[in-house]
Amino acid sequence: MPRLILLRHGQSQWNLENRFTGWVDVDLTAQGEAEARLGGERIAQAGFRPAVMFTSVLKRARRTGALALQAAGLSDIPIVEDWRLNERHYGGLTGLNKAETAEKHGEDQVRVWRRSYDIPPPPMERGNAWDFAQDPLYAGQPIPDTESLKTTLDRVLPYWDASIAPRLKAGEDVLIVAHGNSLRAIVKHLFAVPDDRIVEVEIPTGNPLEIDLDANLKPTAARYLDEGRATALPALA
Ligand SMILES: O=C(O)[C@H](O)COP(=O)(O)O
Repeated sequence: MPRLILLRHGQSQWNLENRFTGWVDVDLTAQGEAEARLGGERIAQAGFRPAVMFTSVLKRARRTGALALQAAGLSDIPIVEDWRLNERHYGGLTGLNKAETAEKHGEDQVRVWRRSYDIPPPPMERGNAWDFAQDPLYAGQPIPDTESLKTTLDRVLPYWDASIAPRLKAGEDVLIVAHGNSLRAIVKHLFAVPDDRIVEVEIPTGNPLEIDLDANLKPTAARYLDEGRATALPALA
């Protein structure tokens, strides 16, 4: 039966600075690089040899993946990048400090923007310093100006169905290296987590999440490979 490993990128410079990041292409910190390597070592210890690694177009995920594969002795596997695995687009909050935004708008409002399922942050205005509309990375793509977790899932899911699920259904093991919210979207889908319960899922950085699947891609078991840094997982249906 296929095995899937989800790996959230290591600490980024804006994680460290506590800024809303979304699609801004910030790099890993030294700690983030170390987390990535450690994640790779855990993957090797688990005897996991994926047929392919999927990742986003953002360097904090791509570099986490490359560092983890190197540490696991798996640098030879194919890598597929796609923007549909990007972090959720943080709209007009992009670049702002999370604590300062909570002081300005209140903790409750910021919690809604960060963790409600279907309420997106205010849209990014065209011409904003972090506007990606003209970025050649996304040329010709229907990119959003803000996203909730729900609309993140709406763009992750067609990619999952078209590109990732067929590999798993063919019996291949797959590694996905992506972001807190694009991975929460995949977890929500796989475990059929109700809309109001996905808030409870917080995937730690650099801690590989192994999910064993049946032939219909329904999870039969799940565990974090670094048990000391594990967080709660949704129940198996
Ligand atoms: O984009 C970001 O700021 C982070 O990667 C995820 O942020 P969150 O914890 O607010 O969802």
